[in-house]
Formats: sequence, C-alpha cells, structure tokens
Amino acid sequence: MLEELKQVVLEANLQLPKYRLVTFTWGNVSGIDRERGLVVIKPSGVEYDKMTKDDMVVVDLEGNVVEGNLKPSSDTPTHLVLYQSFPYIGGIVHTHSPWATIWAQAGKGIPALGTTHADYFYGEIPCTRKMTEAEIKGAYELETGKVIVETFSFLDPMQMPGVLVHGHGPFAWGNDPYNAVHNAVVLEEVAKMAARTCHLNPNVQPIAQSLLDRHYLRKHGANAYYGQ
Ligand SMILES: O=C(CO)[C@@H](O)[C@H](O)COP(=O)(O)O
Repeated sequence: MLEELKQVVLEANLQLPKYRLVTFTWGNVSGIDRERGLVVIKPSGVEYDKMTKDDMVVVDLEGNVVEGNLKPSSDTPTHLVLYQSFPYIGGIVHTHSPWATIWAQAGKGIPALGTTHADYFYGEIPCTRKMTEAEIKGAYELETGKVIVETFSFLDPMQMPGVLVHGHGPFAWGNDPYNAVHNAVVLEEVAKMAARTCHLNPNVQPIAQSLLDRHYLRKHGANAYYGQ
C-alpha cells in the first residue's frame, strides 16, 4: 500500500514539469495514507528527472521521517498542517507557477471571472494575509500552514481546492495526488486568464452567483439545487 502511494506521489511530482508548473525543483507533491497516519512527499532539492520511487520520503503526522534516506521537502510542515486541518484531502501540491505566484505577490485573490474557474473553484481563490514578522522569523513553513487554515475559517476546502500564500505562491489539493496536480494546473490556467482579463478590462466583475452555482454545482453534485 505504501509502495503504491510512493509510486503515485512520484508520478504526480513528475507531472509538475510536464505541465510546466515548476522551474528547477520549485515545487512538491505529497499524498497521505490516513489509515497509517503517514505522508509520502518529494525529497528536498532533488531534480525531477533524477527522482525515483525509492527517493520518496515517508513522514508521520508530526514530521518524523519513518522511511527514506533523503531530506523531505522543505514545505513538509505546511503539508502536514493542511492534512491535519482538512480531513478529506488526499494529496497536496505546492509550486511557484508563474501566474498564480503573480497574484500571490500582488496579495490579491483570483476572482471568478469565467466558467472555467467556476468548474473547479466555488468563488474567488483566496490569498492569505501577510505573515507577521514573528511568523516569518519563526517556523515559517508551519506558520504558512496555519495562515492557510486561518484563511479557510469560513471556506470549505473541498469546494475551494487551492489558495495563494501572500508573497509566496499557490498551494492546491484534492482527493489524491493526481487530483491535486489537476487542480494546480487549473489554478495556474485561471490565474493566467484572470490576469489577462483584468488587463483587458480593469472594470471586469466576477460572474453572477447563478452562473457560478450552475457550473460548480453541476460538476460537483448537489443536483437538488435545481430541484432534480
Ligand atoms: O517554496 C519553496 C522555497 O521558497 C519550496 O517550495 C522550494 O521551491 C522547493 O523546496 P523542496 O520541496 O525542494 O524542499
């Protein structure tokens, strides 16, 4: 079971350069085996084309390495906070994909400007607040996870499978590592489209709630919404 998850996490990590979400080693994917309470994550600083299944690092929910000879991703504490706070997610992706990172650096959430967005994200993709000096100088990756969770105090992470960390970049998640990568790809696409749309029309407004509902709820269930 864990060997299978290692293979899945490896393949999901290899999709990051395939979908041009990363430069060099700027990104990481993890997956969780909730029955065992173990997380498999990419090793830190290893080039994707040199990575193997056996390079994947297994950690417990406290971050202790239980299997693997390499250092786990530097973002491991952030992944662990999200797994502990969002009980239904099975995979997490962090990248510095350029268009999503532009919105994160601007400190702005990505508005729902079209149905492509609405098919995956039930509203504006939020940007976290700026982290405090104490948070930055403290356990930064752990604090990053806490700020993301704080941003989701009134948001359902299953309806909003992504976030922008202010001044840093995107995190995305899903039912499993592949689904997390899929959502990360869509996040980057809608970030690009939204940036260019806002440039074309600075007064553009988010789509109507009815259109957001129709697209998101049609794709993700809740048919009762239409009395079906
Ligand atoms: O956000 C960062 C660094 O700012 C990290 O995501 C690195 O870009 C990748 O680190 P490793 O996963 O290789 O440790």
